[in-house]
Amino acid sequence: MDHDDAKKMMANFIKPIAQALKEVHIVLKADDVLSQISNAKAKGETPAGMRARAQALGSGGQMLSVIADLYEEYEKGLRAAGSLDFDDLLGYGLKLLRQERHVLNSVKHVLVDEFQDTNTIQYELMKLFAKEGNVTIVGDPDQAIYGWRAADIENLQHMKKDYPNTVEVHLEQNYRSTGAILDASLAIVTQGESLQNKTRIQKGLYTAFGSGVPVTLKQTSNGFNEAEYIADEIKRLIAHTGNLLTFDDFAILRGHKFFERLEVKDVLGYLQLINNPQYHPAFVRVVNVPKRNIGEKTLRGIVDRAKEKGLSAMDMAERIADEEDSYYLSMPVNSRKNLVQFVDVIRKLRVQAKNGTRVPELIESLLEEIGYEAYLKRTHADSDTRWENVKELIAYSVTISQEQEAKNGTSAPANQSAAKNTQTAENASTSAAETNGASQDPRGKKRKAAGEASSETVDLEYAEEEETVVPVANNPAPVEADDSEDIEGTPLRVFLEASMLATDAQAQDENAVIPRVTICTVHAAKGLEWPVVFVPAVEKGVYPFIKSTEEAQVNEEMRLLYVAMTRAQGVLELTYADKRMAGKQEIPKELSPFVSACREDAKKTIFESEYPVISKKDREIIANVIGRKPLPEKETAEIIHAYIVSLPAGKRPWELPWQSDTNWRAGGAAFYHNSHNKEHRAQQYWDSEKDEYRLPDMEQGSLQSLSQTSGSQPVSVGFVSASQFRSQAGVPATQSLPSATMKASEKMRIASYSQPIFAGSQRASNEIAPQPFAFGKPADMSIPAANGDSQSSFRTAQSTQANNAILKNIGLPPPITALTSSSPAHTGFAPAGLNSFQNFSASSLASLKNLGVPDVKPVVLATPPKVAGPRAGQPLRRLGMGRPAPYGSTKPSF
Ligand SMILES: Nc1ncnc2c1ncn2[C@@H]1O[C@H](COP(=O)(O)OP(=O)(O)OP(=O)(O)O)[C@@H](O)[C@H]1O
Repeated sequence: MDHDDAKKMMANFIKPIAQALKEVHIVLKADDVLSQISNAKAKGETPAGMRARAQALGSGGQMLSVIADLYEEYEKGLRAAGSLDFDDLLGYGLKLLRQERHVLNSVKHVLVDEFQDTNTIQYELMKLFAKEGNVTIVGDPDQAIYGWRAADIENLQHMKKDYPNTVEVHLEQNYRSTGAILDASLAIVTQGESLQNKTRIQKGLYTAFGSGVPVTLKQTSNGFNEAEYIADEIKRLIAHTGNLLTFDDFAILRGHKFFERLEVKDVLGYLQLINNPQYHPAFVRVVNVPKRNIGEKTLRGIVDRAKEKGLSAMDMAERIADEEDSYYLSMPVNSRKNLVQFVDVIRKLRVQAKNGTRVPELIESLLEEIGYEAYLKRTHADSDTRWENVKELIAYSVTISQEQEAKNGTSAPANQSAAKNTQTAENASTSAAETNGASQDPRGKKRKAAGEASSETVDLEYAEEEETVVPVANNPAPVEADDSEDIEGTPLRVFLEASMLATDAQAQDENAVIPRVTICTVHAAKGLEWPVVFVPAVEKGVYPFIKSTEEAQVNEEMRLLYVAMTRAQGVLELTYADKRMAGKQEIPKELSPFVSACREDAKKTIFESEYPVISKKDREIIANVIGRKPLPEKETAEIIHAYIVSLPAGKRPWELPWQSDTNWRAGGAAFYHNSHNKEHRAQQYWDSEKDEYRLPDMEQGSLQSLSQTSGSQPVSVGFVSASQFRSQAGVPATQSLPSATMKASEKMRIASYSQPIFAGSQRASNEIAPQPFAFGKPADMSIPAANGDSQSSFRTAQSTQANNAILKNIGLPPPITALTSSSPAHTGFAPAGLNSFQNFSASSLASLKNLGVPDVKPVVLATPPKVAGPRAGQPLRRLGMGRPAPYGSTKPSF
């Protein structure tokens, strides 16, 4: 018996007892009961076993006891129908094989893959097949993410006990990912050792690919900026790999589904119907939400009648409600009354939509009219989470409305809508997926798209769709209604267009293979791989999911993050936001404890807070990992250049500072988060032949330092070659470096490093607006003239916090060696490779940590510091990339 039939049968069992249950505040849904029965069957639990478990729970076992009764009835029902359900196939298979053991003699060898996801019955089955010596299992305990489906991670332990002579082979060489990705992924699951996950089976991972691009952990101010960041990053990475990658090579992995959630689809269904009464799937979806006692027979009658008269189902419903069609006479009184109410709601909201009501208000009105929150509470045990999702949809509509209003009411065509420009992850998902119902997965398999529903089909039931790799716009609804010109350009229409619920059939060629970014849940991504993976919303409440509170559940959520991260081959970026919209409000968010704990404990840097600059070596590693050949460097340089000059002037939203970001609020001054400028700088000094970003004239060892005195406090900011630095090292910390002899053009360039900082720090007092940094045209750069010369920027660096920020801003790499003089008032620090000398107050060392500079090691200045500088003939380290020492190329000792 398939699931739908089982569900109908269960619904019939529940119906006669529903009222009695309601009186004791129990609401049971057929799906929930079946899921509990399925879990019990997977463990081999009988109705009697379940009843005993319920009794053991005392008064708390009341609901379970009812489910045990339903389980028994369900089993009788199946037997009466001569049927088995899916779980029975395993259970009865096991029974049968136990009775007919002789058939097992023909089994020579047994191989079980994905063993970590096996349940109890499957394990018992394996035991029947397997004799000592003929069974091989393959599994990764760190990837066990199906506990909720009764998979039992303990089976791996059972295996060792039941087969004591088992030879355990750790497949620790990984052929998929770079060392940096493996290190970060392992850090997530191994941290559990000290936290929750005491039972983890020890294993390491290594790769011959080399470390590759560091893993990014990017913080953004809010969810929308996070989406902007990811969209920008995808374009940047394509350019910086010299078009080695296409959109197909990117995946954005979400912990949990959103647009496929039942409640989100319900609300969108209503909006679709309000927008376009002709849209049949929306009518069928919502006409009985909440339950209106419009039975299957009545509904089919309405639909057939509509077909007969050449009308849409909604039109027919309206005629029936208005008693303009005689069908109303054959309807049960209750159903008719409820249908009239439904029609009234749609009409009322349609008037509001036509009058230009904003979508957030429209949704709120809808929710109130239909009592949706109460309905969720009545019908779903997890109504809180579902209600949160509804609020998230409202939040999304707030943004779309704001963008539309910013456009002064001009209606945006579908392909240029505000939301499309915004490129949120969600609508990126829909654009990624719209392929007339089918899409190509990265391994070339055709996968049926979720939510595919033909308007020809008279589907009377809408269950939550099965997950597929590429979630699509649900039931892509033609946004244009035949007779709905009056709704054209309304906020509702713009919202639906923005949500990509519209499908431009003309633009869709079934056979066209358009490269597109994949967005899917981690569960759906299992077993797959992509050259670049983004994991957004790495936050508490998502990892672990807000509902996962038990230790085992938390561990499973940790493994879920591990699975997500290990899908990446060459580049992995995690993102999290400071705040996210919930309904119409922004609520603060925190980094996932899985990440914050392992980041703090890690002995080496496993996450970089900025996006990675891709070097020639990185390109080679990525190409090697994904088995492609990179373009010659000269062409790559041109692609990168073309990309950079195409960047819009000014900051992208995700680059702007935000109040709660302590890293960028050293000393109370809000500094510019300057990543694109960093990129510009890096590009400006990119030596494509040597594939290094370098400071001007560095190799010649010429001193490039700017120094000046402010009152009695000497302040130096600058760069010296290693030999120059060493020769300066013995001097007292208070002595500034001698002024540099620099070409004017170099001064300009150096000064322009700090210009954005200058602008940023001045911004607080509104003296100067930020200047965009123009690539490749130093002469065009306007140096603030406030202080009369090109060094003016450095004057603002008199505050130690500003100095810190400058160093961070220009991307000086860790490790940093802090130099302390005997006087605690003066300290300095110098990064390896790019040596810098800087006066610092002792307290500012603390703010270094705040700025995310790790490994601050104080050294008394009297001893000349051993600072690793560039060796003769060795290229300098790249600008802008605080990269840790290479790792991952050899087998680590675990
Ligand atoms: N011996 C090998 N030499 C080269 N490449 C290999 C080798 N084994 C596996 N690979 C490659 O490594 C990647 C991962 O392999 P595979 O999917 O078999 O691993 P897996 O253990 O099933 O991964 P997961 O369970 O994490 O999805 C694939 O791209 C595969 O082609």
